[in-house]
Order: sequence, then C-alpha cells, then structure tokens
Amino acid sequence: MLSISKISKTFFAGTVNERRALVDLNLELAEGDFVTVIGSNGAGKSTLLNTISGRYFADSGSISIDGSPVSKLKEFKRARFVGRVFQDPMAGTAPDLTIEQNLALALQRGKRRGLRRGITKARRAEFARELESLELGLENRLSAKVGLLSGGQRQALSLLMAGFTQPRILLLDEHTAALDPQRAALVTDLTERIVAEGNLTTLMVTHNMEQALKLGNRLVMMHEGRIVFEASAEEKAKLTVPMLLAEFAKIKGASFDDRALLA
Ligand SMILES: Nc1ncnc2c1ncn2[C@@H]1O[C@H](COP(=O)(O)OP(=O)(O)OP(=O)(O)O)[C@@H](O)[C@H]1O
Repeated sequence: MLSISKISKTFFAGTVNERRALVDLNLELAEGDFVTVIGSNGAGKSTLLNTISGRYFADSGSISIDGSPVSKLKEFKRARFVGRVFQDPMAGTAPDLTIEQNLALALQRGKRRGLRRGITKARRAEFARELESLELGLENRLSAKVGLLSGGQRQALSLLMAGFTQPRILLLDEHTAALDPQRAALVTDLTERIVAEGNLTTLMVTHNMEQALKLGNRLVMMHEGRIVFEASAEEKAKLTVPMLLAEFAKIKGASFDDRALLA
C-alpha cells in the first residue's frame, strides 16, 4: 500500500556541504504493517519520513500510496492521507485552540466527515470518553488551551488526533524522545493501542532499541541513506537488543553510542 522505489535525496549537491541523505532506497509496506526504523545519527531516517510526507521532494525515485503516485504532491495535499507525530510536542497541535477544538479539527479532517461543524453535547461526551482512555485527566480539561499542556499530554493528544483522522500512513518521528521515562512508556502503550485499533499502516523512527523491538511487526535499520538490515515479522519476534547492537557493529564506520540507543 506504501511503495517506495529507488528514492534518493542529496542536500547541497555539488558543494563542500553535500549530504547524501537517501541513496536508491526501496521499501514496501503492506496494509497494516507497522515498521520501526532505527539507525545511526544522520542515517536518513527523518529524511525518509520527510519525503513520504512531502516536506521534501526526492531527487529521483517514486513513492506511491494505494497505487497512486504521490511524489509530486505538495505536503498539504498529502496531509489528507499522511498523519505525523513529531519529536517536538509543540508541532502536532494548535496551542491557541482548546483541547476540544483540536479534537474537532482532527475529526473533521478524518473519515467521520459529514458531521456538522461545531461541538455538540454528544460529541463533547465522545471526546471526554476518548480522553479518559489516556488516563491523564484531560477529560476534565476540554476547554483548556492546548498550549498549557505538558509535552507528554500533548504527544498523547497528537496521537489520539492522528487516530481520529485515520491516515493511510502514520509517521512517528522519535515521538517519545522528548518525554520523561514514565510519559514515554505511556505514549508508547498508547501508540500500540491506536495503531492496532485503527489498523494503521505505520513507520516509526526511534533511537530506543527496546521500543523498536516491542512495537510493530517489522524493523529496518538505516545507515548512510540505505536500509542495511531488515527483519520480517518472524525474524523480529526472535530479535534481542544485543543482536541489534551486533548488527550495528557490523556497519563499517558506523558512529553510534550504545547508551544513546538504549536510552
Ligand atoms: N534540511 C536539510 N538540509 C541539509 N542537510 C540535511 C537536511 N536534512 C537532513 N540533512 C542531512 O541529511 C543527512 C540525513 O539526515 P536525517 O535528519 O535524515 O538523519 P536521521 O537518521 O534522522 O538522523 P538523527 O538520528 O540524527 O535524527 C544528514 O547528513 C543531515 O545532515
């Protein structure tokens, strides 16, 4: 359903600052696949997500979603079917709008279209029910501005909104990295639940190897713009953190820090 064929992306080509972020990369995701993406710093993970979301156009190669080419579509057009949660909790929500206004916007963008604009009593009750499942007490703060929430609360809300919009592809870019361990664990569990409930086709970048093994049915490791290791569902089930570290060690010249990867 997501087909990436031979995409390359070079920044500052032909200058001393040239960076080959993606090199002839191929990746196929079937409906409902949840692929975790790990790799050394500068491996091209964010650039891969950025070319799927349309933030950057690839220099060559093609990307299609449900068989339709999207490589030439601008980011705002792809936003209809690409959902994204970033590392920065400030990125995914509108800080000056209230929690219920943010949720209403997500609902309007999603499949549950046709619902009247505005927030009815029934819809407020639905929002409260959904927020209750986050176990953060947000159900009692529907009219609070989102800018007042903590990072973890905003990431949880962003995920809930991504679930509402029912994207064809969900991109998660180190979305738990800026959170304290407790909130990161909560958002990790929530990610599993929302992806499973919506059967969302998902790509998740993480530096946390335990998280990369816990979540998803497939795993890819990137290095210098290429996928250098892949694990199918069956293989991933047998992988351990030491095995992944051994794979990293095989990458000639890879600069990585075990502690950072295990953090
Ligand atoms: N907007 C940009 N302008 C110039 N160079 C860029 C840009 N974005 C990424 N790069 C370069 O492309 C390469 C890949 O970067 P990218 O951010 O995709 O890596 P990453 O795997 O996400 O790294 P990290 O784990 O450190 O976040 C790096 O060499 C980076 O410096």
